Formats: sequence, C-alpha cells, structure tokens
Amino acid sequence: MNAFRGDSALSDIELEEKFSQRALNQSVVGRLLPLIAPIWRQIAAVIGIEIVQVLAIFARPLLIGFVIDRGLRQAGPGVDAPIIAWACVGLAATWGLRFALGGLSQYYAGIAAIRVLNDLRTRVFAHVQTLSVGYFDRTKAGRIIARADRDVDTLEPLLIQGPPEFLSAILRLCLSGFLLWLIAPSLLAGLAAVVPILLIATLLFKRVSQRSWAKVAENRSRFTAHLVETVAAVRLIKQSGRDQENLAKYRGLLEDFNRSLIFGTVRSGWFAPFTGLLTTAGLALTLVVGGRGIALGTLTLGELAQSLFYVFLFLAPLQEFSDLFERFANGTACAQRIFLLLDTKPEITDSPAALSLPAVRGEIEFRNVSFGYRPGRPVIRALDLQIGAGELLAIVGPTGHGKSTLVQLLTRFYDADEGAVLLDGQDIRTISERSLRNHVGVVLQDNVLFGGTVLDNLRLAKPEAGDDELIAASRRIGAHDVLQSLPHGYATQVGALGSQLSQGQRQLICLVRAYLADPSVLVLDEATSAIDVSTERRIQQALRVLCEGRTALVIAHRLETIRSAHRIAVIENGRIVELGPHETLAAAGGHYAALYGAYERSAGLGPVPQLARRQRHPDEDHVPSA
Ligand SMILES: Nc1ncnc2c1ncn2[C@@H]1O[C@H](COP(=O)(O)OP(=O)(O)OP(=O)(O)O)[C@@H](O)[C@H]1O
Repeated sequence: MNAFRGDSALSDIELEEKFSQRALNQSVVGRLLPLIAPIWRQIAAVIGIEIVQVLAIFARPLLIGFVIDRGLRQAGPGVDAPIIAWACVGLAATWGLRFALGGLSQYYAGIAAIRVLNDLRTRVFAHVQTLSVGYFDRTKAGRIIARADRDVDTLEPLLIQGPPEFLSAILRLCLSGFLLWLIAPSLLAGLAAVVPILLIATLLFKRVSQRSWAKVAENRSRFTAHLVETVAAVRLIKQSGRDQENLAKYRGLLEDFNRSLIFGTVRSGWFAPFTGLLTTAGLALTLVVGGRGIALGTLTLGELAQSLFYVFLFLAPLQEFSDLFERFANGTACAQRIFLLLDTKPEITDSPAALSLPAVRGEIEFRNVSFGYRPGRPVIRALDLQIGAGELLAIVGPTGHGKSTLVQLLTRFYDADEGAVLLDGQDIRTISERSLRNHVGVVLQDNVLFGGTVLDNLRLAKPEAGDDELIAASRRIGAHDVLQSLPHGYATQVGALGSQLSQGQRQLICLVRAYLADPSVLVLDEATSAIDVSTERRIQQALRVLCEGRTALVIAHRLETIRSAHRIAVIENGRIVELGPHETLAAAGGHYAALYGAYERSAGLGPVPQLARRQRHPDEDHVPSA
C-alpha cells in the first residue's frame, strides 16, 4: 500500500520535502515487518542468546549478595573462603558466557543483515530499472543512489539489532523490577515514581527526533545528488571554470546537512542526561528506603547491595531506549524514503493484452499527436506524419522545437497526451515494450557504452553471436579499420561509459550494434559534435548500409544525410511546417530553403551548427502534404 496516497500529483522531490516535515506514517512499520520474515530464524537465535545473556547478568547481583550475607558475615572472625571462591568462579563464568555469546550473536545478526539488506537492495535496483525515462528526467541520480545505498544501510540497526536489543531491555526492566519487588516491594514502589515521567519524556522525544532524522536523510541525499551530478558533468565544470562555485554549492549543502545533523543530535542528546538524572534519583531513593530497611532489620546488607544492582538494571534499559528510539526514528525515516521509491509506478507499462509482434514492415504514423513534458506546456502540437516502410526521413528544424521529442514518443519513452503513434497500423501502446524495442532500434547522440571491451559492447545487440559474426558486421558497416586499430583491437577496454574512446569511435560501435540488432525501424539522432573527415566519411558510409532495407528516421545535422533522405520534415514549434524531398523543398523557397542555405553557408560537409530559433509566421501553421 502506498504510504503516501494523495500525494501522487507531487514530484518526487516535493514529496521528500513534504514528508521530511511530518510525523512518521504508521504503515511504514507494518511494511518493515515482512522484510524480516525471511530471517526470523536468525532473529530468534539472536533473541535466544540475548535472553541467556540477561540471565547471566542477573546471576551477578545474586552471587554478590550471597558473598556479603554468607561469605563475609557467617564466617566468624575470618571469611568463608570456599563460598567466596565459588562465587568468584560463578562471576567469571558469567563474564565468559557473555563474551562467547556476544560473538555468536554477532554471527547470526551478520547473516541476517546480509540477507535482508541484499534482498532490499536487489528489490530497489530491480525497481529502478522498471521506472520510466520520465522519472529519471525528474529525479537526480544522487537521490536514487542515496536511497539504494545509505538509506538501506541505515535500516540495519533498526531491523537486525533493534528487535533483540529491545527485547533484552524489556526483559532486564521486568526482571529487575520483579526481583526488587521480591526483596522489598517498597524499593520498587520508590522507583515506580520515576517511570511515568520517563514514559512521557520518551513519547515526546520520539516525535521530535523522527522529524529531525527525516530532515537529516533528506539533506544527505541532496549533497550526494550534487556529488553524482558533479562527477557526471566534470568536463563541463572544468571547461566553464566553475569549480569554485560548484565547491561552494557543495559546501552549502554540507552545511545544511551538518546543521540538521547537529540539530537532530542535540535534540536526541536531551534524552540521555535526563534519564541519567532519573537514575541518580532512583539510586538515592533506593539508598534511603534500603537504609531504613536495614535500620529496622527488614533488609540485609547483601539484599541492599543486590537492590542497587537491580536499580541499575531497571533504569539502564530506560536509558537504552533513547538510543533505540533514535535508531528507530532514523531507520524509519530512511525506510519511508525507500518505500517512496518502491511505490513509484512506472508511467509506461505493458497492458495485460500487450502484443508481441513477430515481424513488422516498418510503417510509422504519428496521428494527431500532442504532447508536453509538463502539463499546459505542449511541445508537440496535433502533429500528423506518415512514414512508409523502407523510407529514410530526415527531421530538421531549429533547436528545442521537438525533434528529439518525436523520437521519445516513437520509442515510447513517453506516451502521447493526445493522438497515437502507430507501427504497421498498430497503436504502439498496445505493443509490448520488449517487442517494440526489438523492432525500433535507436542510436542517440550521447553514444553511451558499457564498461568492457569493444566486443562486449557489440555483443549486447546479439548475445548469441560469435566473435567472427560481430567482426563481420563491423566490416560490413565499414567500422573494422577504425576498431581494429584501437590499442588492443576489439579487445580494447572502452572505459566507463566508453570514455576512453573518441566520439566518432563510440558512434561507429553504436552503429555496428544497431546493424547487429537488425531492427525494422531505425531512429538516429546524428551527433552534432565535430568529427574528423575520414571518420565522418566512415559514419556516413555506415549510415547508408544501416538504413538499407529499413525505415529510418534521422534527426539530421549533416548535409549529406539530409540530401540522401527520401523526404525531409521541417519541425517548428512542435508542428511539421514543411514535408517533401530535398529538391522540392529547396525550390519552394520556404523554411527548408532558409535552413538549408544556413547549413550550406556554415557547415560544408561537417556537422551543422544548431540553428537559431526563428520567429513563427502565422501562415506557418499550414502543414503541406508529402
Ligand atoms: N525531459 C524533458 N523534460 C522537460 N522538458 C523537456 C525535456 N526534454 C525536452 N524538453 C523540452 O521540450 C522542448 C523540445 O525539446 P527537444 O529535445 O524535442 O528539441 P529538439 O528539436 O530535438 O532540439 P535539439 O535540436 O536541440 O536536440 C524543448 O523546449 C525542451 O526544453
């Protein structure tokens, strides 16, 4: 169940900020319990060990009382050495038992922690993979990382050590209370006076500290997000010389984090001195009541000594509750953030009756499509476009007018708000995502490769292919010479995200990969960055081979691609303002002729610089037919 029902209209960040300011939702606790169900055996073992340890602790005051009353008093002028010796052995045994059991308890807790936290991490990871592209556009990577990593870690003290420690504390509290009552009910009655004060303080403390720790977790994820962003954009930051500003921003976020941490710690810190004061008051009360009992002869010295131990054993758990509640508050605040991520539903999902198309011809239609990334801000407006099977369509237009958005809609990274995108006459929302991605291949500008060798990267497109087949595809596309001349040929490591290769080399690998995947429809967003002439020729050659026999939509930035397209669609303000072959449009002297003129003047055969946004003319709403 979503603990945040009613908040679905808010963005992820708004939600986090909102819940960092409010008290914990009870349902989070209910959702945590099933997490420990698979490790109940280990938890039970740790609880069992804790119980034995508690019994060992309680043996000590008994032995000491015994030594005082029997070993010292009844031995005449000397001491009863055997009793004292046995008591010492008994005391040593309780310590030995504690050490041995402490190790065993750590062992079981460790096994339980590995299991439950890894399960949770895997769940979060698997869920992150199912989320739609829109979620990643809205949410900073660092926030996701903070939840999958540190927030999960913070659950360990709550889920694994929390239950046994809590039980041990309760047990010590009850047992010492009971033994005090056995020795003298008046001793327990004196102590009972401090308990209501402690309970009220604990409740108040819990409420305050939960809010503080939620704020700490939120601030922590902010500076992690900034760190991740900096790592991703390190080149840009260096180029623009904004290191100092960026560092200052990080410092600012750290300061916010530290402030919330100090605030949270100070608030938590109230509790320990308060309970310390109560302990002293409890001891004083016991001494007064016990001293009176000795004077009246109703209490022995040994019993008073035992009682003092019991006072500690009674009040120590109450102090431990402060730490336990702090962990509880911190852990549940993090759990809430993890559940928020797990409750995020992917916006794009397969319908239950989603089709799996065995083969497609590759006809594409955008039928009266409207779309905006944000409500009320349309990017694509009532757009109609038909692309025949095997056609090469170049999409051109000023920057920011919706070219890439068309690709996002065709690949179903986003769904159209109105109208439909059809593949072979079939609404793509009725086709399973897997089937759609098999038939529609995409090569985007930011050619990202996975860490590994060149061959590993090629194999992603066709896992069953042998090395020979992969290299043959590379030859066919015209990438072989370039890839073979890398330091270790096809065995060269490409580095994280392909960072050790040039832009052109990365693009060639992506083109070979697209060729190996052999989709019926190919979507290409040509790179805008400059590539040397020979690589540029290779890429153009590769594109020609790649587009043969399939439908291709190319967001074209290069004159050669534009000229070789069957038709060109000019997009402005999310509408197609011109559509037709190069010659026709160039002769018409409209938008395309102007764009093409600018291309020719500025680009030669290289990449075409982004065109400036042109003022729209009222007549431009007219969409010419193909
Ligand atoms: N993920 C996103 N979230 C919100 N707005 C977006 C997103 N992606 C693009 N936009 C906006 O949508 C509009 C169209 O963007 P799009 O990327 O489709 O333009 P484009 O024509 O491909 O530009 P370019 O030639 O520069 O790549 C722009 O105003 C852009 O700011």
